[in-house]
Amino acid sequence: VVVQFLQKKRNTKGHPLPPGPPPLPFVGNAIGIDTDRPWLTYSKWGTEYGEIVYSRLFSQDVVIINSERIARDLLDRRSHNYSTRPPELKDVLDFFSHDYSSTFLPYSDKWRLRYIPLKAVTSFRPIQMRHAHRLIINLLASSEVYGTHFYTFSTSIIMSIMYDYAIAPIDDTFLKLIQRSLEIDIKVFRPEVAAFLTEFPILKKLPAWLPGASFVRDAIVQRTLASTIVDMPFEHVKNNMASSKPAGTAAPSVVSNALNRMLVKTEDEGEAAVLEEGIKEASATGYAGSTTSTLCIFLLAMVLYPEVQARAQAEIDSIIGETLERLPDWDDRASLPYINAVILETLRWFPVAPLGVAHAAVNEDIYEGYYIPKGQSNIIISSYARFMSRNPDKYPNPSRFIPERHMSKVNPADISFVFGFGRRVCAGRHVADASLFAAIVNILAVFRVERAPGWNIGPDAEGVKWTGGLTT
Ligand code: HEM
Repeated sequence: VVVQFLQKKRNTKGHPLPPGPPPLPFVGNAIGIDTDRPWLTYSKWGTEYGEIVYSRLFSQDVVIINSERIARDLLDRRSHNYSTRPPELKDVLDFFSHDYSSTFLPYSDKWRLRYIPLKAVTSFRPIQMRHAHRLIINLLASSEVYGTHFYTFSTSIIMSIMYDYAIAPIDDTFLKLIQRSLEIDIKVFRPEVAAFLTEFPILKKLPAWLPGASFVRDAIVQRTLASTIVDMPFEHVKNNMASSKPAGTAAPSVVSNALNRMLVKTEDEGEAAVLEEGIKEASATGYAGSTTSTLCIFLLAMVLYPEVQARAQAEIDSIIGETLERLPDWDDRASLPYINAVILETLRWFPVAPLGVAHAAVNEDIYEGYYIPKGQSNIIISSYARFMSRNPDKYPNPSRFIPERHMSKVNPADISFVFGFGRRVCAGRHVADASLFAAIVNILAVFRVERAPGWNIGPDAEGVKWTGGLTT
């Protein structure tokens, strides 16, 4: 009855909303969501209600896409309508001083200026391999803090590529600032938080000392961090460019290249200032935590599937020899099909951005007879769902880690959906793929990963404690 009431009120042009769980008055479906693992709730709804599901978080519409087929139909084929972000995310961005990040900007000229897709260029490779070797050294020194080393590895690569900025091998202060900022981002930039803060704007005015107002404290911290994170590495590049002798010989980086292109493009000071601001903000968007999380998933798989690890190591040994006279390198990649399959399976097995970043519809739409609301509507892509990463037709026995499924020459299982869809597809996917190869092939060449005594996790990873958020 409530759903029908809502439909009538908003004029759905005679079309029903997609099916979904019955909402409660006022809160909608907010109460039923597992806050630590929201992707499990969404995929359960997918199993119950189908490939496209409608739910409501307070007054906000949430359309959950549970199948790759529908994601491609809407986000790829109708990308003119589905490439923006939900407007209420803007409130959260402003509150958490994160308005520089292109990831959450609406589809606009401002976003276009800031979207720098990092191509699969070979010039990044020596940087990635160097950092992979440093990762190995760090792991040898203190393997118990592998998460910190994965994070140092992923972020140092971005810092090198973007700014030619050298991070200290361990305990780098700047890296710690980014980590703190990322921890807050991951926690707050998701539809459930946005819906809550939009519904109760008064919450943003709570005094920071109040128990339970941790998000106000986070916002204060983030305000302090944001300017350092955006300005400091950018100034580093500009200083290097200014002090390089002869002029124009500063070490290349994505930012210095963009600034050089800008200097050629315009002599107008006003236009140059706008472009420079765009470059600065775009470069600060790249500190995604997803590579770190993916490496944690890889380690989990190696512990749970020793036979996969053994086969992967045998493949590496067959190329470089068992005596470790040399470590694997880029030229070996084409001869390591099983390693490549392990990387693909790691990305598929537990997608680390299981709900991606919410899209939104610019205009209302009708799809397969269903009404899709515009504007305040979150379009969530549930990559963990039954018809995406857990599709038993495409990936038989989907909860198991089986790299072999990616080795079929006839029908290799595509996993590109883990990087999102349409015009908002992940800008760093090629860099991520290469970083994963560099880290994974070196870890497997040097270490044997084993289950610690008393560690009791099943083959489907049941018993793992996940952390919820933008990435898990
Ligand atoms: C395994 C690693 C990674 C995964 C699984 C991943 C996944 C994703 C996903 C699902 C999205 C949302 C796409 C959409 O809205 O449809 C995204 C966006 C994005 N990713 Fe990644 N990502 C990874 C690594 C990276 C890295 C290393 C970088 C930076 C170099 C990066 C930069 C971005 C940016 C800038 C966006 C926002 C695009 C926009 O809307 O403007 N990602 N990523």
